[in-house]
Amino acid sequence: MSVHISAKKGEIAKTVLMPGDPLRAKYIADNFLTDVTLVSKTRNVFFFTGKYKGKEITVGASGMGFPSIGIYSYELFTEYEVDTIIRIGTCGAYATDLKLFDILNVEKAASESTYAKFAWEIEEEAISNQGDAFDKINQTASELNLNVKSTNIHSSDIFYRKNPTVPAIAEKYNCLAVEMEAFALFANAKYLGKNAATILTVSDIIPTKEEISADQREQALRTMMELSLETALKY
Ligand SMILES: O=P(O)(O)O[C@H]1O[C@H](CO)[C@@H](O)[C@H]1O
Ligand SMILES: O=c1cc[nH]c(=O)[nH]1
Repeated sequence: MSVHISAKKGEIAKTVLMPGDPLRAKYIADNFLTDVTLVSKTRNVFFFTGKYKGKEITVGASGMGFPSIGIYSYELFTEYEVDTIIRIGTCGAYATDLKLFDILNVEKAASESTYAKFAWEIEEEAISNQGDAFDKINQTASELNLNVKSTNIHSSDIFYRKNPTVPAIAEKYNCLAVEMEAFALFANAKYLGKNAATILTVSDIIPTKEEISADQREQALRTMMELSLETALKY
């Protein structure tokens, strides 16, 4: 048990898939895994361990934002000996060169956040994915004939803001999209010497206000889920 995860030692797999949304974690467990055990339900953030094509995998939610993924990923890496976390999230595109349903593999997450600096004395404002998960995702995508774009993204503390222009840090690092967790995940993995990657599906185009409807969302995210599961088989 850790402070925020009630699984026993040994009940969490070495590779964890981590959506923001607890219901997305349940969807993966219900639709893709066999021999599933609910190993933690602390705060209703469910973690499920099961098998995908015979390989043990855990799926559990990060919640939203740096504090939340910072806690869960740190406890998974340090108390459960997890080696690899692949975040599977949604993002908003800053420009119309990305389309709804596009899938991104994050190279670097740029942020105005002080999380990495004050947690680990990491001074960079753009932190790379860590270890070999990014390469394994691209390799898997090409085996599955999936079009996945490698790019920098903006990780932000802010979902709603007064000024609609693209934030300066996103311009500086050529970030095509925004989400709210990858920077803290990469910072934790960098400090701890672990693998971390982030796959994102574009759920909205910010300037045109187009978005994936609630009906489309479940099916739209299945491709990203399958990509992460097939990548996990490589560990
Ligand atoms: O779909 P998830 O993984 O939650 O990711 C995105 O969605 C949430 C905001 O709606 C933030 O957590 C953001 O990063
Ligand atoms: O963090 C996010 C996720 C989706 N769309 C946004 O605009 N921001």
